[in-house]
Amino acid sequence: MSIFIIQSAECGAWLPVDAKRSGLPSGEFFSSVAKSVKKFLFCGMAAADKVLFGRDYFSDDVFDPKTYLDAGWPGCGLEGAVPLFDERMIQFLHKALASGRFHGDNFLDVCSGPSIHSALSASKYFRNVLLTEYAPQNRAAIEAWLANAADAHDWSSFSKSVADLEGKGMTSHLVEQRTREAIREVVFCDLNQDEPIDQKVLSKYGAMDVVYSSLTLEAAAETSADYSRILAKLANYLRQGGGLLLCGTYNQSFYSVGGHKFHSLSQDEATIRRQLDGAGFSVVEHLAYSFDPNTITAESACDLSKYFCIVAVKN
Ligand SMILES: C[S@@+](CC[C@H](N)C(=O)[O-])C[C@H]1O[C@@H](n2cnc3c(N)ncnc32)[C@H](O)[C@@H]1O
Repeated sequence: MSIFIIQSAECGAWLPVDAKRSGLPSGEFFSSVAKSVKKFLFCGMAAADKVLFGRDYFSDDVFDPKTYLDAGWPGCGLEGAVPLFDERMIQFLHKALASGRFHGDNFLDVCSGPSIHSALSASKYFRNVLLTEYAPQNRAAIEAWLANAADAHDWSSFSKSVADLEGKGMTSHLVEQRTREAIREVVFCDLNQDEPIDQKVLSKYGAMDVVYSSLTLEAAAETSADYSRILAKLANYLRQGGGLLLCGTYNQSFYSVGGHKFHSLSQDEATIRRQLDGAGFSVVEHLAYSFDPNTITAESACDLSKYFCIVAVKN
């Protein structure tokens, strides 16, 4: 008789156990199997509880673009959060860019994840839209959409929202066509490196007129000092008077994708405002949306108190 104990990736490979070949008396054999089962269960639980960060993002077993987008990007499993997040982000970008406050050729999204939502609006105002992303599978998901691949994510409900906001005969199809033409690059970005984006890429375009980032700084920064350093790097990409459009969370300590728990740096509004100030930004608009703490349960996919969108100008 063979019994196979499966161990999680954290703890090792398959462990075949055979009563006869083990050479153990049957009592000892079953006690050793019981120990292995206990270890397996413990390892499984530890793996499920592990808060993922950094290079953990490189595996599509843990951050799967399809799971992230199909779960109602980026809905977080909170009741009422899906229309709040996505509609607000689309409206926020449209309003901030249509205000005419920021002009120029260059728009940069750090880091886009598998999403092209920023480019749908930015492509109306900027000739060069640069998307960046840390995880290779997310860059591949964007490239698939650019190539009109059959398995690419369907962004038509978002391009329709953008077309409706723009009016004047715009259609979802025209918005998507314009977006594909404006996206110049989909490149690697690691916000914790001294040079997050390859300088050779950036030097083709010169200083950025607008830098946008959503739900990323809290995922990339392990500490408040890291968050401040990242803001300073974003300021470096911008020309003076250029705009930072920043969407993120207040007081969120984790978020989940497909049951995998990811690190999120929990900071309050006062701290983020101080960090923006320290990095040389003046906040000109601040929108915040609260969540009812009662909707957050043990099963929730995140634990934020507020979701914010900020428009800031580089001093
Ligand atoms: C919640 S997702 C947000 C993605 C996208 N901006 C959006 O709004 O859907 C968090 C993102 O942070 C990125 N990330 C994690 N660590 C990073 C790092 N060190 N540098 C840059 N991006 C990082 C991940 O690859 C992922 O795309």
